[in-house]
Amino acid sequence: MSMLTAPRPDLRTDTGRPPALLLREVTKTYDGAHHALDRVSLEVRRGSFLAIMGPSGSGKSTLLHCAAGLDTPTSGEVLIGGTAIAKLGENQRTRLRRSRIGFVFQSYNLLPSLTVEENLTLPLRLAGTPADRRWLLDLVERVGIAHLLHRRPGELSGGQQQRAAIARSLAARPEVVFADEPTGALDLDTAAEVLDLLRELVDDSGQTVVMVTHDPAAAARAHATAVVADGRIEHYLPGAGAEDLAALLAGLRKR
Ligand SMILES: Nc1ncnc2c1ncn2[C@@H]1O[C@H](COP(=O)(O)OP(=O)(O)OP(=O)(O)O)[C@@H](O)[C@H]1O
Repeated sequence: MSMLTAPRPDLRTDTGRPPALLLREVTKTYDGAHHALDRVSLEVRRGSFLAIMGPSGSGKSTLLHCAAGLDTPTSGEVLIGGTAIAKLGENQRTRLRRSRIGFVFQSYNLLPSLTVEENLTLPLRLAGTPADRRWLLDLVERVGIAHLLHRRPGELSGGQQQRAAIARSLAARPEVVFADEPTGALDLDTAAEVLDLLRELVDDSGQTVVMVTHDPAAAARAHATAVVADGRIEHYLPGAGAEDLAALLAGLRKR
């Protein structure tokens, strides 16, 4: 595949339902001048796995934060499952973040005083959403933490903690999971297992995952990679391999 593929949003849609995530011409300007994001448009269909890569300072975190409603674009529009975030009041936005968006962070962000099970169901309790027991049981089996539910995070390995965090992000069956360097703190083998898990959840359970990563091998596990440079999506690469991504990134860093 050519490394020079033009920036191109994923325009496949499924059965007329709105995409899991849609960005239209999203711009984020700091101090009225510097464009951290410059008219970024992106469509992520349901049941797909998108990686976001780019040199340091290119705008990846800003993109993720705007897409997840954690930050407000200066202009443009973000829709989660067809809902325009900007049109929501603060309370509705908080509700959307709790029930329709999942988050996975490099540092797991599990509460140390709660058991794994309590961590898992906390977002549901905060959102006032009744737990779907069957989904939760299936989820903990799939994620491989069913035997760890009564432990506290400090009693788990890094990989187990990230599995628990992934299960937590999916407890409310969100429209989209945003993962920020989910394997950044894990050794290579454990990272590969966690990426396999994310890919399985996408392929087998129809989840949608958007993952920021510096690691070309991690991005290669996604269906497509959006490469950000200077606040714009410069390349949209479906099915790119780790070596091609590494070469492309090295070229961008030298510019
Ligand atoms: N709160 C802020 N105020 C001013 N400028 C900011 C702010 N946050 C980010 N920026 C700037 O916006 C640009 C994009 O930053 P961003 O954090 O999105 O990059 P990144 O690709 O995630 O970088 P990294 O890989 O190093 O985390 C950078 O030039 C950064 O300095």
